[in-house]
Amino acid sequence: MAVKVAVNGYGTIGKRVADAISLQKDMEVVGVTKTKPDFDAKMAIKKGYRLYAAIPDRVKVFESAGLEVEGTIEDLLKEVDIVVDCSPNKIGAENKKLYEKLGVKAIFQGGEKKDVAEVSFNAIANYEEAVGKQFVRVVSCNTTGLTRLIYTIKKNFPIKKVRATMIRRVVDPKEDKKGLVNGIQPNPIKLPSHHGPDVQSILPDVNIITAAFKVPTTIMHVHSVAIEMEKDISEEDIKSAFAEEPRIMLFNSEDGFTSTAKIIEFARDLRLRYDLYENAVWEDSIGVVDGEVYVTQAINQESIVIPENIDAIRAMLELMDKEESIKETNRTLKIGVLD
Ligand SMILES: NC(=O)C1=CN([C@@H]2O[C@H](COP(=O)(O)OP(=O)(O)OC[C@H]3O[C@@H](n4cnc5c(N)ncnc54)[C@H](O)[C@@H]3O)[C@@H](O)[C@H]2O)C=CC1
Ligand SMILES: O=C(OP(=O)(O)O)[C@H](O)COP(=O)(O)O
Repeated sequence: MAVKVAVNGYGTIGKRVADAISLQKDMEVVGVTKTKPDFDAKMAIKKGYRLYAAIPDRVKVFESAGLEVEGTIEDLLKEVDIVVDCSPNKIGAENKKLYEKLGVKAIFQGGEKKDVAEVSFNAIANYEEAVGKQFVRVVSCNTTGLTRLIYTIKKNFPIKKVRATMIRRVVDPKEDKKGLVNGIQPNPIKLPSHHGPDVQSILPDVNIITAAFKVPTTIMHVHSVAIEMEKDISEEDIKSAFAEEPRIMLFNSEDGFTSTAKIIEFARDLRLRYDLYENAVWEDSIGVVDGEVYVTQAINQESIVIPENIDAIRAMLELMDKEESIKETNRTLKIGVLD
């Protein structure tokens, strides 16, 4: 029988998590929540999701707008085995009080602090640590991208230290309330950015320092990564390690992939909503100089954490082991598949 899942916060991440759950045989979306009766709420109902009010006293607001909700978040939580909290940064920690009260397992997103959960999660790096847990945090999009890349190298070849610079998209495409029209913003000004310590919440033995800058673009982040290796390594070693990991996709500038705009154009042809769940690694950026590996990758922030949320559900509810879950998530989301 399929396990029952609630999605609390049907926004950028929440709607994608709900759609990805709907593709799995072993889980079902019981309901999703919204705070207001906007177009997203109407679309959720149109797509067949049962809608609940994320904030109990907003039920009347939905009703006045002619949108019928099935109840409140509390009603929804009573029907499910697990909730995927996709509410805005720091709100998940507030929502946790309700999950604790009702004894519901919960997955939080990367906008929450590490201590919101027992485990910070990345499927290929530490699936087993989430098995049976009550609270798990799927780390942020940049941290997910970095962790996958570092783990894929590290599991084959010992590494000494990582230094990464992230060029961050300023906001998501739907955002019209904030942005950066002109300028490049060090974010944060003082190093390190949160991504290094967040990678260490999954891979504690990795020596990593990260810097991040916001730029006026909405579609992807870009990472320039330098990894000092313990032993000699060749470009071919790195390319083969990446080629074997389905959650990493290789792109070549010779094929016309000259920027994130071209990668997203490719994803528009490939996927629903141009979601690219894989790290987009420029194959021809991979270089080794004096024992140090250099690589550049791009990350579609809206979609990279979606497969991790599906695998986290399976780990926490002990539905499948690591290999089986990742394989099934990859199959259903067509990860690593080009047709
Ligand atoms: N958008 C991105 O690029 C990524 C976001 N994340 C993380 O995912 C989480 C969600 O972010 P987004 O989907 O981008 O935000 P969003 O703003 O697109 O969606 C959040 C949704 O939660 C709803 N909400 C507001 N208050 C709520 C409450 N008290 N309880 C339940 N829902 C509530 C909002 O109405 C909205 O529908 C954050 O922790 C964020 O850091 C992680 C990876 C990438
Ligand atoms: O997880 C993300 O970024 P992060 O890995 O830099 O924290 C998402 O792009 C959300 O970032 P935002 O907090 O700038 O909206």
